[in-house]
Amino acid sequence: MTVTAQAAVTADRESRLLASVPTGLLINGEWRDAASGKTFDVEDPATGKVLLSIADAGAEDGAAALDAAVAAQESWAKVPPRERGEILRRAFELVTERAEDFALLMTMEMGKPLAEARGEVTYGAEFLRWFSEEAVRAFGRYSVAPDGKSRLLVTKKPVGPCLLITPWNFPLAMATRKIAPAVAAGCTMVLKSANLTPLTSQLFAAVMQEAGLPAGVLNVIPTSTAGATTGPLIKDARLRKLSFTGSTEVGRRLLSDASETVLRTSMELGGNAPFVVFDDADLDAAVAGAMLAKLRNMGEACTAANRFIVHESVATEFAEKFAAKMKEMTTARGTEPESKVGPLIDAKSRDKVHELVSDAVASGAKAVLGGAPVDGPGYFYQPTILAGVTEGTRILSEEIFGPVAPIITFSSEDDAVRLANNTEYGLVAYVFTKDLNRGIRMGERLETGMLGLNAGVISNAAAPFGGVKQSGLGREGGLEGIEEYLYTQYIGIADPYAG
Ligand SMILES: NC(=O)c1ccc[n+]([C@@H]2O[C@H](COP(=O)([O-])OP(=O)(O)OC[C@H]3O[C@@H](n4cnc5c(N)ncnc54)[C@H](O)[C@@H]3O)[C@@H](O)[C@H]2O)c1
Ligand SMILES: O=CCCC(=O)O
Repeated sequence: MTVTAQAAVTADRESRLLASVPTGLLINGEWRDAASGKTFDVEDPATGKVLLSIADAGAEDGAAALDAAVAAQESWAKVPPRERGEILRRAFELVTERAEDFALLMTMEMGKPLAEARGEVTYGAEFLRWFSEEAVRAFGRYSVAPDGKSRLLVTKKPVGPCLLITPWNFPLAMATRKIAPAVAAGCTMVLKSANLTPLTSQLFAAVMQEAGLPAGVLNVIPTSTAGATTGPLIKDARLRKLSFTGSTEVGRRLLSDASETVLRTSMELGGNAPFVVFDDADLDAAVAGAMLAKLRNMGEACTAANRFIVHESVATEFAEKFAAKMKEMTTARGTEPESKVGPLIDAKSRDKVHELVSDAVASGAKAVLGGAPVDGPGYFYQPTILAGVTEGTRILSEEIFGPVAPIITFSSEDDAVRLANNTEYGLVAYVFTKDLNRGIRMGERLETGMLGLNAGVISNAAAPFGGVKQSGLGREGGLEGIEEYLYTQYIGIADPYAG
């Protein structure tokens, strides 16, 4: 087949896929237009072209979505856990069957290379399978009170209607990581997807309907006016839970709003991951880990290694080996077979990345590789390595969210710990060493919710994902994930032997 014929087949497949994506709001089981009749455009970050226009929810639609979630809550909580689990299991199978559609749609709206988008489909679907199994395990307990006179019955109940707010960087996985445990626990939901990448959530919501989720359990309100549309919901006493994934800046604001009704919250916020390489590390393994920790999702991940803290005796060799691997990474639209690094999400993000790089270079760092935006359409940035970055440089304290690796050196373990912990964030850290005792010590001394020991990616539906400090509150995935959507009720029972 000629290149032109292949391009025509790809374009045709993309148009057919877009035509299958619902463009309305999902409220009480029906797809409908926004009350205002307004729509907003979703763009392809590789070309800047509009992919689709979808309904733009306003406050009135938000209220209707919450009404539907509130109305469905009582009956949904009574659905047997096994049935809720089976809906999730069917959804897992449907997403897996349509993996290529989900992958292509994510690549089109978010930009990540197709191979990575396929990886996200597997990761995102796994939350559906994991929580299909957890749905039947929300156990309580029964015990005899210490004085023997009464009985203590402890049960778990769904928290009630939830507002779920997701970011643009993992359009499927960030939604399934919230929706699956909420469904398993028996909660109803309003999902506010990211305005930059709402299409995957639209398709996923249609799959949940097909899997048998009753009307009103999942309501979806994409919007270009996030604050105005969700603000009233957060202050509505009928809402019982806010689960937010996004920046620390927005999370802080939402926490403040949530305090008005003492709303229960989960906050999965920003990161500033240190990637520590000791002098005894296997440098090839460290470079392989660095490639994953830095370039997964073009560096647009909360888990992305943001600061490479490398022992001074191996820093030059590490930088050279890292640069050699980075050089092989071709930037291209994610649908192109050669693409290893897709575009950043928008011009604003690309400009911010370049601002941080320029500031580091002006402060004395050297660009061993890259250091500039890629000319032409789309928001591409060159894979970049900065050596000789010094403490106090802005790039070490802000999330880069791009394919840029700043390297700073250390001389002792204490020094590495001090540099790694010198941030308001505490999501994840990566440590490369052959000394297991040192690895364990680092785990104990680093102030993070997660640690990758000789591993550059550790996200797993079966593990508790989440941070400390200003990286957030709560955990998603693992045994802990469902607890975010359950509350504990204690029933005290009088002595069954008394009179
Ligand atoms: N810890 C995690 O699990 C995790 C996962 C993914 C992304 N993130 C973080 O998310 C950020 C990138 O995502 P982003 O740019 O979409 O973040 P963002 O905070 O700008 O937006 C996140 C979501 O919040 C919405 N939003 C923005 N302002 C709002 C408001 N006033 N009221 C209600 N909703 C509002 C957005 O529309 C989007 O849906 C990074 O900081 C990244 O580290 C964290
Ligand atoms: O962006 C943060 C989420 C990344 C992940 O779940 O691995």
